[in-house]
Amino acid sequence: MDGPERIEHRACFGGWQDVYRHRSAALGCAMNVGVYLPPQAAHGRCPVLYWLSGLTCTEQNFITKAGAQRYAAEHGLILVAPDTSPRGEGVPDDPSYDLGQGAGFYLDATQAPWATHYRMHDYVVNELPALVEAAFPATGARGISGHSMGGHGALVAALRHPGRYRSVSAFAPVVAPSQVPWGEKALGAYLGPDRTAWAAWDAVELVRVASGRLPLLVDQGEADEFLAGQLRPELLREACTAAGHPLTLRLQRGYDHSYYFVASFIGEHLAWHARALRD
Ligand SMILES: N[C@@H](CCC(=O)N[C@@H](CSC=O)C(=O)NCC(=O)O)C(=O)O
Repeated sequence: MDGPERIEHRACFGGWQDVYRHRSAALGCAMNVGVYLPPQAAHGRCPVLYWLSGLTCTEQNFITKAGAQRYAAEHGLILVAPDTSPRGEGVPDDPSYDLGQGAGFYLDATQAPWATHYRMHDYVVNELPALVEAAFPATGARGISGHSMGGHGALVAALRHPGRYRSVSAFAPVVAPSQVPWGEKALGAYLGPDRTAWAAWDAVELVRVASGRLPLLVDQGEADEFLAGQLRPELLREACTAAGHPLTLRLQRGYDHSYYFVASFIGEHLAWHARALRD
């Protein structure tokens, strides 16, 4: 990576769970990124799965809670898990947990004071893959996944850039930010009050106009405390049905919004990505 500093390095399932810190040009700040290198990366190139975490998370939540490394080692996948927003002195913030640092919403802000630093979409889809593919033994085959706000980010990245990702999945994603309180607050702040600008950052709206038809895998816990108020997977199902977009939406009885839910199904998601990424 550009000026990378390896700040964590731990043996994990025969590979290495590292954290790098680098200067991001897109975000105008230093960023932490978790990188899992499976054992296969020691002697060859591997596909990369990008993981986007949710509100209040850093790069640490996924790498310490999801248990994904075991499956990445099995399938020979590099896992890349960035922090969820720009951070640091000079980066605007908000006292609430769902705006500002830790809540970048994986979009490119257009409004003051956010527009200078809050460019997480550009970072995730452009800068980070370029850095990863230059610094690590990556094949160039990319998948993307995420949880909640990060599930929204993964769906939007894949739908906006047909061909850039070979696979996409999400856990409890915010599928229609234009229609729920988390999204209305964030999109209103980052993009301004004109809702026509919001459609480009809303998976339900993007499915309606998508030129590619990359299949979507979505898992959603039925006991998720945010299900009815913020997540509303039925809106994605309706949009996919209307557009003829392939969607596997699995409602999982008893599961809440936590990383216990993510950990329970991450193996199946990595198998889904591995199948698409090795072809
Ligand atoms: N009110 C809560 C909200 C924070 C929360 O639940 N964050 C989730 C993601 S929610 C959507 O993006 C999360 O992943 N938390 C981290 C974890 O390790 O579980 C609060 O402020 O606590």
